[in-house]
Parts: sequence; structure tokens; C-alpha cells
Amino acid sequence: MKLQEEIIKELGVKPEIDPKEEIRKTIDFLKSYLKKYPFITSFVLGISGGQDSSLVGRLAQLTMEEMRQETGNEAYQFIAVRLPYGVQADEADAQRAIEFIKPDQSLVVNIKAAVDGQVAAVEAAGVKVSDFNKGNIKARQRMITQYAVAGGNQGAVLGTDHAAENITGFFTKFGDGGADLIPIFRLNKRQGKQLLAELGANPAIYEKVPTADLEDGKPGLADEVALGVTYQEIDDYTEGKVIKKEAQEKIEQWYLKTQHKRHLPISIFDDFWK
Ligand SMILES: Nc1ncnc2c1ncn2[C@@H]1O[C@H](COP(=O)(O)OP(=O)(O)OC[C@H]2O[C@@H]([n+]3cccc(C(=O)O)c3)[C@H](O)[C@@H]2O)[C@@H](O)[C@H]1O
Ligand SMILES: Nc1ncnc2c1ncn2[C@@H]1O[C@H](COP(=O)(O)OP(=O)(O)OP(=O)(O)O)[C@@H](O)[C@H]1O
Ligand SMILES: [Mg+2]
Repeated sequence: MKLQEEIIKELGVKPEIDPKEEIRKTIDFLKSYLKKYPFITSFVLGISGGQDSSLVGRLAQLTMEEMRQETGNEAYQFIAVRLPYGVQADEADAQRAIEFIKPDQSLVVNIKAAVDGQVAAVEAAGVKVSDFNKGNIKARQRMITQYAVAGGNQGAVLGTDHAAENITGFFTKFGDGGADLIPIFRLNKRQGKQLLAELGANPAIYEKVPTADLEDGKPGLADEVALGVTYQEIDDYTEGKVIKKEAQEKIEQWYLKTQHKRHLPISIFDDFWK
């Protein structure tokens, strides 16, 4: 099988989707998980103001509303967590996302003291921490925080991993890659936008330039610049289309280099827990 076909099969991407159907499928997936494990009563997710956490956050909120209605159990709650490092330059975008999600609960945990403390401790041991490496520490600190919130709320941590990010391994291993359930795994970036439009999101939410925003020295660095390939090219590739040779090579290089990262969290395609 051609590598492109193998990757598409592994990621489970469809060339075309019905957004309504995918919304239903995602909510049903999350609900069936909660029904299987009734001691989990909350979902926890960091909200950055970007596309992916806006989508997963809203889907999680809708899931909890349906769970409360069906069971009468008010303990079912979605907890949105703002996780700025100091003051977030695009805080207004994060607030716009919170307004769209309408989470049952919304918390703010500033990760700066923890990240700076961790960097200082490692450097005191003689290991220089680059700005890039510190960026991954930020992502892992966000993971630690989300698990702390889940731990205090009988919760599970959601992740925003999706096909257009998973394919290039563009996430921090055990950072934003560390989660319990990844509800939009199988969708590419443009399909995520279709779901947000169907959910009535302000287009500014899904037109925002995707950024990991992890490096102090490169604020708001666009994913597409960091990757050297566009989401349009990645999305086309995951839909089985023929794309420019250089872009194809770049995507496949990223895929092969990051194979070690594609493990663990439970997706809609896992059935061992059913
Ligand atoms: N072949 C291999 N087999 C087993 N393990 C391997 C390995 N190669 C590296 N490793 C391990 O993996 C580590 C490197 O992986 P990792 O720490 O993830 O670091 P790395 O992949 O180098 O960097 C993460 C990338 O993801 C981007 N990111 C992160 C977070 C969020 C977003 C976003 O879009 O929001 C993007 C970030 O900007 C950066 O470009 C190494 O330190 C090593 O421990
Ligand atoms: N500043 C932040 N505050 C809270 N959570 C964050 C923050 N930065 C990153 N995260 C978490 O890490 C995840 C990965 O970041 P990523 O940039 O891939 O997603 P996004 O910001 O939601 O969307 P986009 O990729 O379009 O920027 C986010 O979905 C979110 O859960
Ligand atoms: Mg982002």
C-alpha cells in the first residue's frame, strides 16, 4: 500500500464529511464512555482561544448537557481551564472561545510560576533549557494542571489531537499529547472548521491563524511556518488528493520522524473498553 493510503487508514479520515453526523458521533462517543464509567462525572480541557479547543470544548459542554438531561445527575460538568503563561497576548480570543463554549465551570490557572520553577531547577543541575525546550515544558505543565483538576473532580482530561496535527506529530509528547480521550481524532483541520460552523461559532474562531504559541522568543508563531507546509496541503493529503511533491515529502518526513508519538489516548476507533 502507498504510504499516503496507509496514513489515511491509520488516521481514519474521510474525504468528505457530514458535519451534523460527526457532531452527533462525537457526542455519542463521549456519552457512551461516561455511561461505561459512571465514576467519571467531569471532562476537563484547556481553552487557548484556538480552533481545536473551541471545538472540543463546545462538544464536551453539549455532551454534559445531554448527560444531565438524561440522567438527572447534576454532577456531570464540563470544566474549561484557561492556562496562560503570565499574561496571554491573545486573551481576548480565549474569552471569545469561552463565550462560545458556555462551559459549566471555568477556571484560570497561571502556569508561569511552575514553568519558571521547573526551568530554574533543571538549569541549576547544569542542563541549559532552550526556548524551544521550555515551550514543551509549558505544554507539559498544562497537562499536569488539567490532570490535577480532573483528579479533584472525578474527571477525565480531553485532548484536541486531530488528523492534521497527528500526521506531523505537531504536539508535545505527554504534553498536549497527554489526554484520556481525543474526541476529534479522525477529522482534519478544515473538517473541524465545518463542525464549528455547524455549531454556530463566530467565524473569527475558526479563521484564527493556528499557533502553538509556546516560545517566548517567537510569540504566536504560525503552525504552518513552523511546519513548512500548509494546513490546506495537509488536509488535501489526508483526503487522498494529489499535492505538490515537496509538500508531500515534507508531510511524510514529519510523519515518519514522529511515529514514536502516536500512542495511548483512547479514540473513537478503540473498542477494547466497550
Ligand atoms: N525516535 C524516537 N523514539 C522515541 N522517543 C523519541 C524519539 N525521538 C524523540 N523522542 C522523544 O521525544 C522527545 C521529543 O518530543 P517532544 O518533547 O514532543 O518535542 P518535539 O517533537 O521536538 O517538539 C514538539 C513540537 O510540537 C509543537 N507543538 C507542541 C505543543 C503544541 C502544539 C500545538 O500545535 O499547539 C505544537 C512544538 O511547537 C514543537 O514543534 C525527545 O526529547 C525524546 O524524549
Ligand atoms: N494558553 C493556553 N491555555 C489553555 N490551554 C491551552 C493553551 N495553549 C494550548 N492549550 C491546550 O493545548 C491544546 C493544543 O494546542 P493547539 O494550538 O493545537 O490547539 P488550539 O490552540 O485549540 O487550536 P489551534 O491549533 O488552531 O491553535 C489546546 O487545544 C488546548 O487544550
Ligand atoms: Mg493554538
